[in-house]
Amino acid sequence: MEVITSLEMYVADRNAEWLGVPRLVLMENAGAAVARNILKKYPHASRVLAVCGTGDNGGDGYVAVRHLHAAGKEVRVIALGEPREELAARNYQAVKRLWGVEVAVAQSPLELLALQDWLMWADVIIDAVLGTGIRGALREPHATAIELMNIAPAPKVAVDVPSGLDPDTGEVRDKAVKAALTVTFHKAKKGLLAPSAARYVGELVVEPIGIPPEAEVVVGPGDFAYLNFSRRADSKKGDHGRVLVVGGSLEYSGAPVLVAKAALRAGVDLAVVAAPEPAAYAAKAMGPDIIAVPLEGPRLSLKHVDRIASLAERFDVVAIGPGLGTEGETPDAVREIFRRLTGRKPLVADADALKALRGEKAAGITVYTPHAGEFKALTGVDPPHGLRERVEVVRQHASSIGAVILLKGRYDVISDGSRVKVNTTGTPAMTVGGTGDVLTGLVASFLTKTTNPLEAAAVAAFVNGLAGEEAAAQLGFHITASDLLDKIPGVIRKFAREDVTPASSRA
Ligand SMILES: NC(=O)C1=CN([C@@H]2O[C@H](COP(=O)(O)OP(=O)(O)OC[C@H]3O[C@@H](n4cnc5c(N)ncnc54)[C@H](O)[C@@H]3O)[C@@H](O)[C@H]2O)[C@H](O)CC1
Ligand SMILES: [K+]
Repeated sequence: MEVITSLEMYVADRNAEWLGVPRLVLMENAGAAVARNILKKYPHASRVLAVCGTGDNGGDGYVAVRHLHAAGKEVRVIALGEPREELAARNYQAVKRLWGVEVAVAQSPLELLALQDWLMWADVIIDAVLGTGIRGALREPHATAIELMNIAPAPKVAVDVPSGLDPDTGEVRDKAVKAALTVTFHKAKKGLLAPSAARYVGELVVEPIGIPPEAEVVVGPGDFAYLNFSRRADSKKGDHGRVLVVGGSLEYSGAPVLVAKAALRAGVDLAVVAAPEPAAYAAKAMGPDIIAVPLEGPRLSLKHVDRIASLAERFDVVAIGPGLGTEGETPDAVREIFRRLTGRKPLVADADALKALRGEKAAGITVYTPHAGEFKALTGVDPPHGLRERVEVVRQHASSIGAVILLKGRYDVISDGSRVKVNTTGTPAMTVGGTGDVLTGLVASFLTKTTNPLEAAAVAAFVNGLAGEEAAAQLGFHITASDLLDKIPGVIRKFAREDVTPASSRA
C-alpha cells in the first residue's frame, strides 16, 4: 500500500490547487467518500452523529453530514467550536441551513457531557475531530470528545485518521478514537499502518479525492512548507545563512556576483565571493552588498585550495563554478576543493565546475545544477527529450553520483536519486546569460533554510522561473539576469510564511 506523510499530503493538496483543482473540491470529495462508505457499510443505520473539530477534518465531517442528510438519514452534529478556516466554515454554514439537522456547539467538557444522550442516540458516529493537523498533547474539549465517543456503543467511522492518533508515527500519546472504519484520503497516512495503530484504525479504506498525481511531482506553492523562512525576534547577523561563492576568472566577473546577489535577495545574511584577483576587484566595484576575497592570479588554481577549504569553515553553504572557466589548473583545483568539502559542507556545483566533476562521487548535501550541455559533460550522456525518459536518466545519474541533480530546461527535472520533482515555471525570455547563476544563488540560499536538498533545489527552480516570468511580463524578451534579482523577494513573499517567532528564553 502506498503511504504518505502529513507534510507530503499538505504539499500535494496545495499543489493540487496550483494545478487548478480547488481545495474546496478536495474537501467535497473527501466528505462525500466518508458518507458513501457509511451508506455501504451500515445500510441499516438511520441515525448518524458527527463530532466535528474546528479544522479541515471537521470540514470533511460537515460535507459528509450534507451527503447523509441528502440520502435520507437522520443527522445530528456536535461542533467543538465554530470552524476558523474558510473552507470548513463554509461547510459548517451549509449544514446549519439544512432542515432537520440539529447542530450543537460544545466548547467545554461540561457542555459535551450535557450532550451524552446524543452520543447514545446514534447508530453510527463520525469522528471528524482531528486529522493530519493534530499538534502536541490533546487539549479540551477534544480529549473529552474522544473519551465520550469511545464510551458510546455505536461504531465509529474516522475521517482520515482516528482522532488522537499521530498520522505519521501511529503513536497515541493520550487517547484516540477506536474506530470500526477509517476512511483516509488519497493515500494511507503512514501512521495508520503502524502495528500499534491497528486497534484504533479498524478497517482501512483509502479513497481518492481528486488530487492529480502531478501534484506530488510538480513543484508548487506547497513545497515552500519544506523551507523555514521564519526568524526569531532575537536573531543576530549570520543566523539566516552564510554563503561562500567560489567563481570568476580574468574573463568572467559578473557570474559569481549574480550568484551572491541572488542568495542575498533570497534571504541569507552574508554572501562572500572568493574569486581570482581581477574578478574579485570587479565584484567589489559592482556594489556595496558584495564582499569579495581576492585569490592571487588570473584564475583559480591548486595553490588556492587550502585557502578556500579553510575559508569554507565559516560558511553554511559553498557554491562553486560560475565564471571559473576551464583553463590551466582550474579543473584540478575544482576537483580538489570538491573532494575536501563534499560530505562536510553543503555544496552547489554549477557551470564550469560541473565539467571538472565528471567521475567524482558526492557525499552529504550536494546539488548539481547543469543545463543539457553541462549534463553531457558531467555524465557523458545527452539528456533525452521526452520528459519521462529525462526524469529516469536524471534519477539514475543522481543516484550513482550521490548528489541532487537539477537539470535545467523547458521543464526543470530535479532528483535525489529516488524522488523526482519537475518544475514548470519559466519563460523562453530566460535564455539570456546569467539566469543560471541566479538559480545557483537561490539553491545555495535555500540550502540554509532546509535539510532537504531536493526541496531546496526544487523551490529554487520554481522561484527562479517565476522571477523570470514576472520580469518578462514587464520587459518581454529584453530581460537580463539582473532583472530577475529584483523579482525574487516578491515571489518568495507570495508563497512563504515569513513570520517572526518569539525570542528564545535563553539569554
Ligand atoms: N490535505 C488534503 O489534501 C486534504 C485534507 N482534508 C482534511 O483536512 C484535515 C487536516 O486539516 P487541518 O485543518 O490541517 O487539521 P485538523 O482538522 O486535523 O486539526 C486542526 C485543528 O485542530 C486543532 N488542534 C490541533 N492539535 C490539537 C490538539 N492536540 N488538541 C486539540 N486541538 C488540536 C487546531 O487548533 C485546529 O483547529 C485532513 O486530516 C483531512 O481530513 C481536506 O478536507 C481534503 C483535502
Ligand atoms: K478524525
